[in-house]
This record gives sequence, structure tokens and C-alpha cells, in this order.
Amino acid sequence: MLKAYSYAKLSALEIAGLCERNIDVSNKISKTVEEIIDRVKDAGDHALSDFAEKFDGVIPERLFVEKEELGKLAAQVNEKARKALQVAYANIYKFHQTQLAREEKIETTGGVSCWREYRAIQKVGLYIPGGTAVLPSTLLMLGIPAKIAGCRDIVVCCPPGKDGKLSPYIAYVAKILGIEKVYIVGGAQAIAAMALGTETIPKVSKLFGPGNQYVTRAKMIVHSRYGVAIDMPAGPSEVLVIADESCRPDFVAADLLAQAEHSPDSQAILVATSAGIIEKVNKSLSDQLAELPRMEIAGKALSNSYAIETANLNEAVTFANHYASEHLILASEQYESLIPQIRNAGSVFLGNFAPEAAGDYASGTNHTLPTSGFARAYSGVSVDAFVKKVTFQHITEEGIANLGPIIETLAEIEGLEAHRRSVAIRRGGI
Ligand SMILES: NC(=O)c1ccc[n+]([C@@H]2O[C@H](COP(=O)([O-])OP(=O)(O)OC[C@H]3O[C@@H](n4cnc5c(N)ncnc54)[C@H](O)[C@@H]3O)[C@@H](O)[C@H]2O)c1
Ligand SMILES: N[C@H](CO)Cc1c[nH]c[nH+]1
Ligand SMILES: [Zn+2]
Repeated sequence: MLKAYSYAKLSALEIAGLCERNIDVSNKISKTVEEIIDRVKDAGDHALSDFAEKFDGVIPERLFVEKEELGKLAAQVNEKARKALQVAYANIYKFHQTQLAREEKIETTGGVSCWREYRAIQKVGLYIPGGTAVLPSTLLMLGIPAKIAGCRDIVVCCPPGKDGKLSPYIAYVAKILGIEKVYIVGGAQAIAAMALGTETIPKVSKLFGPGNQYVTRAKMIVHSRYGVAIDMPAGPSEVLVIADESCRPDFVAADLLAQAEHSPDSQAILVATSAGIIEKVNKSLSDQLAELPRMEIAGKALSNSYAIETANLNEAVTFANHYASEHLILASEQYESLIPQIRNAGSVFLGNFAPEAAGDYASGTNHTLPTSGFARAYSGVSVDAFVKKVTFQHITEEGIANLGPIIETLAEIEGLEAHRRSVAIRRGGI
């Protein structure tokens, strides 16, 4: 099932090639997305309806979901689902609540104090995927930190279901979060709408959320073209599992399939310390794949994935650091000793009993994470992403007397006389 490579036989170039994914080499996705953005800019809501018909096969009656309709949809959610969403909400809230620690005021020089204060980003746009599967869990993952941060205007966009309506689960989560601005729009057009504003959809300052390659590319383009901030590129899901002899091959296969079922362009990578483990996992993959409702999607993702045999766990972690996966699972009893070596990963799952689905839904950590190697430089979503950190400083007369000569010398070095004078004038003479 998974094509296998031996790490020892791979050149640096081949390793780099294996680590590349979802790169729009022919610019095909970029071109499509640019056209969508331009159309939304020119035709606003009208373009949104056209694209809904073209890509979703339905035109929603209204883009905005009125409060009453939101309530009616939410009421359709059964008790079991409500309970599960509430437990997930409570755990995610608990984990995220502690993320805004107050920072101390620091006196850097006598009379000179500096500190930072958090300020919520006022207008944020949350994209909730809904192409092949509607993800109410994503609304929890984005809505909870936005609320904790104190964002004032929270706009949510989600593609229409086959009936042209919003999913009742999304409506229910919006209700528990107290979010009222919910719009039935999906894809790159939703990103363009929130970035530029339309007759109905408000323009926001920062965009959040995962999505397919069109959505992710759209976020990157509106960021560079229109200066709208984005959380990070969070595209097709991926997982890398490091496994040694202490792993459970059937658990490993189940975790690989859990990510593979997201989309055909997802990647599920196995890095194992023996060919025997790869063989066992491959056997289990075939057995388990045959039972999945989303077998076709998962099968395509697996054909776009691979396994690597390494000599030991250290080598396996070295590869994982190159790959920089969205999710990293350490399916080994030795997981603790590997933690300090991990450099690049969005979210890490330790031991044989930590399925990645736990982080997807309910353990408490955020599931909106960097893909395609962006975990080398980006973190997943947290409360931090919804705030700006503003620095403050207060300097007394004594403070400027203490630090002034240093500032004046630095201004002289840079040849910026007005800078020097702005200090000198306070010290009693230019
Ligand atoms: N990285 C993360 O944190 C994370 C989290 C959850 C999900 N995901 C990923 O999100 C993605 C969800 O994808 P999805 O497609 O199911 O939902 P989606 O909501 O991202 O995309 C659906 C939209 O894509 C647009 N679209 C579809 N085909 C198109 C085409 N040919 N041209 C232009 N636009 C087109 C349509 O407008 C449609 O509404 C998956 O790849 C999943 O792996 C990632
Ligand atoms: N695995 C996804 C992030 O890549 C998140 C998710 C939502 N629902 C199920 N899974
Ligand atoms: Zn998932």
C-alpha cells in the first residue's frame, strides 16, 4: 500500500523531494483563485451566488443566516451530539484559557520601564470547511480562542450543504459561542469576501481557518495583495507517524487512515525502524481501508503517501524534522526521550494511546495547524493569534538622564541628528 524507501539510500535531494507537497507548480490553482478573487472584488454578492452554483451545485436562498434560522437549525441537533460538542468545548476552552498570561513590567534602566499588553483584533473572519465533510469542530477550534481573546466582530463563513443550507451542527456551535454573523459561502470566494467585503459580508482584519488548496491559496493571495492578515497556511491535512517495535501496527494504520480520509491530497507518512513494521502496517491498512465509507478519498491520499525505513528512532526524528508535519505521532514507548529532538511539527501525539483524532476533536489542543512544511516556521492557532501585543514604555526624568547619553550616541552613529536632539532637549540642552 505505502511505497517504501530506505532512509540510508536516499540522497539529500530525494529527501527534499519527498518533503514537498501541495506545491502549485503549474500555477493552476493560483490562476483559478486569482480569477475568483477578482470577480468577488468586482461583483460582490452576485459573484458569490455564481460561484456557489458552479462549485457547490446550489445557490443558498440567503447568504446571511438570520438569528431565528440559526436557532431553528441548532434545535435539530440531537442530545448525544450536543453533549459531545459541549465536552469538546469545555476541554478546548480549558486548554486555551491559560494562553494569555499577563507579562511583567520590566525596568531596563533606572526610570525606564517597558511592558506589553494584549489587545484583541477587533474584526476576524473564521473559515469553516464544508466541502466533503462539514467540520463543526473547526468552529470550536477558532471560535473559542477568538472569544477568549475578546474579538468584537466575529464573522463565520461555511459552504452550503447539498440542500443549500447551513449545517445544523455549525449553527449549534455558533449558538454556544454566541456568534451571530454566520454566512453560507465556501471556498476561495468566501476568503475573498471576508478580505474585501461585499454588500452582505463584512470586511475583516484577519482571516483564520483551514481549507482545501483553493481556500489556502486564497488566504495567501489576499494576504499579499490586500494586506489582510492570516493565521497561517492550513491546507490539506497530513500526519507523520514514527513507529518502532513497541508500536501497535493496527493503531498506526488507523491513524494514517484518519488523516488520509480528509482529502485526496492529504498525506499520511510512516517512518518505521524496520521493514517488518512497514509490512505489518501496510497489511492492516489494506484491511481497514476496505471498511471505510470514505475509502476512495483515503485510497487516493495513501497513493500520494509513503513509508520510510530508518536505522533507528534518531534517524526517524531527523526525517520528521525535515518533513515538518502538521501532526506527528510517536508510536513508541520511547516517546519521552524523543521529545527534546523534535524541532518541526504542528502538534505532537505521544505513545500508543494518543490518536490524532483526540486533538482533532476534544483533548483540548487546537486542530488548526500549519501544513505543507509551514510547521518549520509557523505555530498552530491559539489565543495569541487573535491578539496583538502592544508595547508600552514610561520614562521618568531620571530615566532619560540615565539612558539619554546612550541614545544620543546611537543616533550620532546613524547620522540621525533629529533623533539625538529629541533626547538632548529633554536633558536640558541641544
Ligand atoms: N490544516 C488544518 O488545520 C486542517 C483542518 C481541518 C481540515 N483541513 C483540510 O481542509 C480541507 C477541507 O476541504 P474541503 O474541500 O472538504 O472543504 P473546503 O471548505 O475547504 O472547500 C470547499 C470549497 O472549495 C471550493 N472548490 C471546490 N472545487 C473547486 C474548484 N475546482 N475550483 C475552485 N473552487 C473549488 C468550493 O467553493 C467549495 O465550497 C481538507 O483538505 C482537509 O484536509 C485542514
Ligand atoms: N485533522 C484535521 C486537521 O488537519 C482536523 C479535523 C477536523 N475534524 C476532523 N479532523
Ligand atoms: Zn482530522
